Amino acid sequence: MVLPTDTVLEIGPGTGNLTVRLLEYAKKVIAIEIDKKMVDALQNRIGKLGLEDKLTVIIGNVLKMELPHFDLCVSNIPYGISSPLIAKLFLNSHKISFRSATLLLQKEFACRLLAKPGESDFNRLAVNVGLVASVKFLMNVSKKEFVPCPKIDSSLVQIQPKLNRPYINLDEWSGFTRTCFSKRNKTIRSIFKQKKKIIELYEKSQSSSISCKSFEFEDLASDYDVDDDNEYDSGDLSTRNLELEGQNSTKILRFKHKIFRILEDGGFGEKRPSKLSIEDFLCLLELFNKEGVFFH
Ligand SMILES: C[S@@+](CC[C@H](N)C(=O)[O-])C[C@H]1O[C@@H](n2cnc3c(N)ncnc32)[C@H](O)[C@@H]1O
Repeated sequence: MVLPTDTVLEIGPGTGNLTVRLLEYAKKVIAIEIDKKMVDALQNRIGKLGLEDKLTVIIGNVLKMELPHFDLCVSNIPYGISSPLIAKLFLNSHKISFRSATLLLQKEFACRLLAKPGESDFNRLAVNVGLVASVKFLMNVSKKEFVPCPKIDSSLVQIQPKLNRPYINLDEWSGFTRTCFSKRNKTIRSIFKQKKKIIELYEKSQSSSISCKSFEFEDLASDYDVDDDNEYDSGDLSTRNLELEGQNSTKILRFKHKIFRILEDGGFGEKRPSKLSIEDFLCLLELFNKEGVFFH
């Protein structure tokens, strides 16, 4: 709910259909718009309504700027930037001071964001956002509601930052969830079975140190469904991987056994990423980190 004391951030106001409504309720609206022609039309329209004192327009790319302070974000965003924009709002800083973001999203993207552990379409996007925020479905909006009619349906969702968000290094979390969702429907054991993965983790674990800092966390959603399930397949090992393996074969073997011990002792070997809760992922990452296995 927009309160009369609220500063509302609107991303991509266009010519201001939503802005006009927001200005009715909010104390102030800050609109970020990339297209200068849209900004001229918006300012013209708001000026005619005598509401220009309540509106601040920032011209530019929302993904490339520091965001101003705001209480709520309410936006019909360009769907192409959904993932990096949500990352920017919720994952690039530990200090979040706004109450919620109510966003119109492409329906399929909203479904992925709303997927729950155990549902077949539970995915890396839902895990990464679910770590730091709660997502609520508000309503579907048919493409027929828009003129001209687009090809896709939309859904309105509200994303609220969690008050008790875990104090965790998000680069590490991102690397970990990327690994876990590299084969979404396989067991965790088979995901960690690939030689290439073991060597990569070995190298990262030699150089990594964990701290809880701010992040550039744009790659929020990608899952890679690789079907290479062969433990001994070294066909796609890079020269660097082969060099490392040559110099450290005993250490890498020990590292691999350590990974498998962590998985089996923790009871994770037989589980599938699409069935794990966020608490399960946090627990597994903690087990790995405690034993010196790192993902970034
Ligand atoms: C889907 S339209 C929404 C228009 C308007 N809010 C409405 O509801 O009619 C998205 C708007 O976002 C703007 N836009 C696209 N990419 C942007 C970016 N990276 N930063 C800021 N604005 C952007 C476009 O110019 C366009 O006006």
